[in-house]
This record gives sequence, C-alpha cells and structure tokens, in this order.
Amino acid sequence: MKGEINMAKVFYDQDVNWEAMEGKKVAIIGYGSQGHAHALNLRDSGIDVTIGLYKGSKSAEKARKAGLTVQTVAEAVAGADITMVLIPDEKQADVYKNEIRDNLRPGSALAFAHGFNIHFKQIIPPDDVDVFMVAPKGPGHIVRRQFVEGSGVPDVFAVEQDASGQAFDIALAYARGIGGTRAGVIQTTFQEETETDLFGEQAVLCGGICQLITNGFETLCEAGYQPEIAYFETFHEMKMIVDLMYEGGMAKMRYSISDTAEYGDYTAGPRVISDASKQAMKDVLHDIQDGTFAKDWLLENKAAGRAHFLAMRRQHAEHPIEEVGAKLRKMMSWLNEEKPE
Ligand SMILES: NC(=O)C1=CN([C@@H]2O[C@H](COP(=O)(O)OP(=O)(O)OC[C@H]3O[C@@H](n4cnc5c(N)ncnc54)[C@H](OP(=O)(O)O)[C@@H]3O)[C@@H](O)[C@H]2O)C=CC1
Ligand SMILES: CC[C@](O)(C(C)=O)C(=O)O
Ligand SMILES: [Mg+2]
Ligand SMILES: [Mg+2]
Repeated sequence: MKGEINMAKVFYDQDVNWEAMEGKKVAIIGYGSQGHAHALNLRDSGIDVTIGLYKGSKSAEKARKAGLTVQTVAEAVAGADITMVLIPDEKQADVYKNEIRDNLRPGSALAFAHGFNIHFKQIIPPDDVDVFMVAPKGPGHIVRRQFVEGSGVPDVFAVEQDASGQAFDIALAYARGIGGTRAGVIQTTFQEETETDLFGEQAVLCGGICQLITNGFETLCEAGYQPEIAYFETFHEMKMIVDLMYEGGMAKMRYSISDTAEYGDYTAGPRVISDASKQAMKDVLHDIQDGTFAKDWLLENKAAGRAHFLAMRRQHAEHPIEEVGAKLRKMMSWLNEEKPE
C-alpha cells in the first residue's frame, strides 16, 4: 500500500461538552456484553441509567444486583432522553416496532452501538428524534474492564439525524460517559461503521484469526506433533505477540522476537496470507457492501430458525483445539480468577 494517509480528527475528554449529557436520563435496552458496560460506565460517570428488558429476562437479576433499575423496554424508553439499543442486531427491528417506536418522546435520542439496522433500513426512526451511534471498537467486557482500570476503549460515533440541533454534542458526551474519549473517538457515518465493523470481524478479528489459528493447529497435529505443543505454538502465544503489537506496533513485536522469527515472518507470511486471501477479503467486503451478508444473516434468523448458525457454533465448539485449550488453561490459575465486573 502506497500513498499519503489523511489523518482523522480524534476527540479526547477535553473536546467534550459534558453539559450535553448532564441531567439526561438514559435507557439502556439490553444488559448483555455492551449493555452492562454502557450502563455501568455511564452510571459511574454520574448519569441516571435505567435498563429496559423483557419480562422473564435472565439478565434482569444481574442488572438489579449491580444496583440498576430495571423496567420493561416500553417503560424505559418512555422515560428516557436517550434510548441506547443494545440487544442483538437481529432482534432490534422487531423490538423497535413492538416496544420502542411508539414510546420514543419527540426531541429525545435513539442511539446504537452498531449501524446495521439503520444502514440496512431495518429501522426507520421518526423525524422528530435524534439518531446517533457510539460504537466501541472492542468487546463489551473489555469496555467495562478498562473503564474500571482507568483507561478506555476507543469509539467511533456518527449522527444520522439531528432533530435537537445538539446530537453531535450528545453523542460525543455519551462516548465520554462510557470512557471512549479517554482513548480517542473518531467521527464516522452509519455506512462506514457498519461496513468496516462487519469486514473487520469477519475477515480479520474473528473469522480471519480463528481460521488462521485452527489451520495452524491442524497442520501441526496432522503432521504428528503433540496437540498441547500445537496449542501453545498457534494459540496461547498469540496473545503475547498481539499484546506487543497493540503496545508498539508490529515494529515492537519484531524487536522482541528473534531475527530468525522475523526473517520467517517476512518470507512465510505472504505465502500463507497471499494475494488469494486478499482477493477473498475483497469478495467478503463486496458481500457486505451490496447487502448480501445482511440479507443472509437476517434470513438465517427468520426462515431458517438459525439452524445453520447453531450447527456451525456446535461444530466449532467441539473442535479438538477447544478441548486441548480448556485442559491447559485449567492449570493457569490467573485465568480462573474472577475478573471485576
Ligand atoms: N458484543 C460486543 O462487544 C459489541 C457489540 N456491538 C453492538 O452492540 C449491540 C449489542 O450487542 P451485544 O452486546 O453483543 O448483545 P448481547 O447478545 O450481549 O445482548 C444480550 C442482551 O439483550 C437482551 N435481550 C435479548 N432479546 C431482548 C428483547 N427482545 N428485549 C429486551 N432485551 C433483550 C438479553 O436479555 P437476556 O439475556 O435476559 O435474554 C441480554 O441482556 C449490537 O448492535 C452489536 O452489534 C458493538 C460493539 C461491540
Ligand atoms: C469484533 C466483533 C465486534 O465487532 C466487536 C467486539 O467490536 C462485535 O460485533 O462484537
Ligand atoms: Mg466491532
Ligand atoms: Mg461488530
């Protein structure tokens, strides 16, 4: 890749108009990965938070235990200045239609942590509300953990509709409330966030990395090496290598590894992740951009009753790499310690 890179403006704590959030009531719909993190971080930032869940929800007890008020979705939305929708993407359109839409107060804000339902037009909000997104670029449990530790996960934010004339300030202040502006927050659009987030998780962060590890593990096991050694070599050490890259770029990782490893990195890397893989990435991106992925995923949840998804989940969970890993991780006492919620 050649050429000049135009750097984005990055917003930090000092760039935020916190008054935009002060006195606002926030309804967090869902108390899962992102829901618990947004709710607890906002609460710890001094914001009045209510959780919206369905009757009989398993998460309600957890939220109450954390000292939060839990209401039905309809009640929480009706009392809120900001409604943040943090239930699974594939459920959002139905819940919006049945419980959110008619309870949204004119002048209030409807917010998301991912652009999927707005970008793919599964949810079409009324004109008299703000519509914004604050999307943490990290898993919800890390959003909470880093906030408690005093750091934060970067966010991207976008304003789709600005009925109040204040949506930009509110979105940025919300990002501060969950700890995002400690690390840096960048403005985007619903389209850019949706397409890049789906691409990142499919091609690199989840799909790409899991398949790379699995192929490496299988290659060593099929060649007759011990599975435990294959696990350490292709899976366990991944975190240490990625930690170094996270701290100081690929250069810091390459500084720490041996010259032998570095030489193999440059020569073997492009053989394994080749031009063919880059073409496959472009195909994946194309399916995201033209809506093919969204259509397939929404259909999977409706007509197919998630049969294919659940079968893939089971098949991956039963792979020998998970069995070997579970056995080895059991001996690592620090992994079994309770992490603060
Ligand atoms: N996971 C992540 O780290 C990230 C997610 N996002 C986005 O954040 C959003 C939320 O994702 P995520 O946190 O993974 O979601 P989760 O799968 O963790 O959400 C589960 C929560 O939603 C509740 N829930 C499920 N159905 C309903 C319903 N019909 N009515 C009310 N509550 C319901 C569940 O209740 P119960 O458990 O009781 O059934 C649970 O509290 C998505 O838009 C996602 O793309 C963005 C960045 C990262
Ligand atoms: C990488 C997966 C993710 O996009 C995330 C944690 O950011 C998600 O949708 O969960
Ligand atoms: Mg993401
Ligand atoms: Mg995502």
